[in-house]
Amino acid sequence: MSTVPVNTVDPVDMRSQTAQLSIRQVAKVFSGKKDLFSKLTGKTRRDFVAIQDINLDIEPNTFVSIIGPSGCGKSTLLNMIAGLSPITSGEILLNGAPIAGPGPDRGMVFQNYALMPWMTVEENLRFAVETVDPKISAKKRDRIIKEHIQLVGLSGAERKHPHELSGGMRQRVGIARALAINPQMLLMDEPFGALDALTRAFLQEEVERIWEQQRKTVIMITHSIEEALLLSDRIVMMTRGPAARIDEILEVPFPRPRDRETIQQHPAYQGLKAEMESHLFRETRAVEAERVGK
Ligand SMILES: Nc1ncnc2c1ncn2[C@@H]1O[C@H](COP(=O)(O)OP(=O)(O)OP(=O)(O)O)[C@@H](O)[C@H]1O
Repeated sequence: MSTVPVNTVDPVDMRSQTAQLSIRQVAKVFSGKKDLFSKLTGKTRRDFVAIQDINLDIEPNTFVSIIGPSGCGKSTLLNMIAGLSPITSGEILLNGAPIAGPGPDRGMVFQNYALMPWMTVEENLRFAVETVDPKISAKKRDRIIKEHIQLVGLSGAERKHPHELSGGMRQRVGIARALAINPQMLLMDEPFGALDALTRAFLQEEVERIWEQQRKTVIMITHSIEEALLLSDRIVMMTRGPAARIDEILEVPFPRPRDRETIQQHPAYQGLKAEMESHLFRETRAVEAERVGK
């Protein structure tokens, strides 16, 4: 009798085979030898291991949030994925190829918007689109700019400069600019961190609406449990540093499209929220205890 081969592939390995982004044993050490402190004092600071043993696979079209205590290394990790900061050890693969620097396959959204202040909304987008594709036709370029200004609800503000816009509107420009280059992946570093609570809530829902339309892979750093639960498919919880690592990854089962009220009625909502709160309290309490020498 012939036997049917048993599929022995572990579900985790299955995920790694379909991953768009694979983070393998990544560590980041900031060298203490060449900083200003050592130049001024002649004393050598010790190397600082910010993050260590980071392993994470991210599949296409998923929204992943990274949460963890302040200073644990979230931005450090995102900057390495963006190619803005070199990896000390391990590797980060995008579609199987190691990341060697920044590229148009990854669009960045920053907390402080990082817009060109002397350019209008339209010019900020045009600059990004033309930088990525210098040979683009004017017709195609203008169509892309118009579509993305509409997408983020900024029609009518095309000729305004950043200083004439509210924080929420500036971040809409930041998001439109990142998407206008048609990246495979959006990297967002606390994109709503500088906004007031109401604008923040409003923009979170806008991001959910845009995500439903585009379903691009997103990696977002946040300090907000509610924000992570509203937007994410998976939530990566990091431990405190130094040598911060991934403690746990939560799967968020809420159906999409989502809104704040509906997800709060979901049977899993309170449990996930409590788990995140307890993780963050535990890690932050430990940071404080270490700081005061307890
Ligand atoms: N260029 C650098 N040189 C030395 N140490 C650094 C450098 N950049 C970051 N660090 C240190 O690495 C650790 C992680 O910093 P990082 O900004 O990635 O944390 P974070 O989790 O994003 O913080 P936050 O939540 O406060 O934004 C911190 O202890 C920080 O002081």
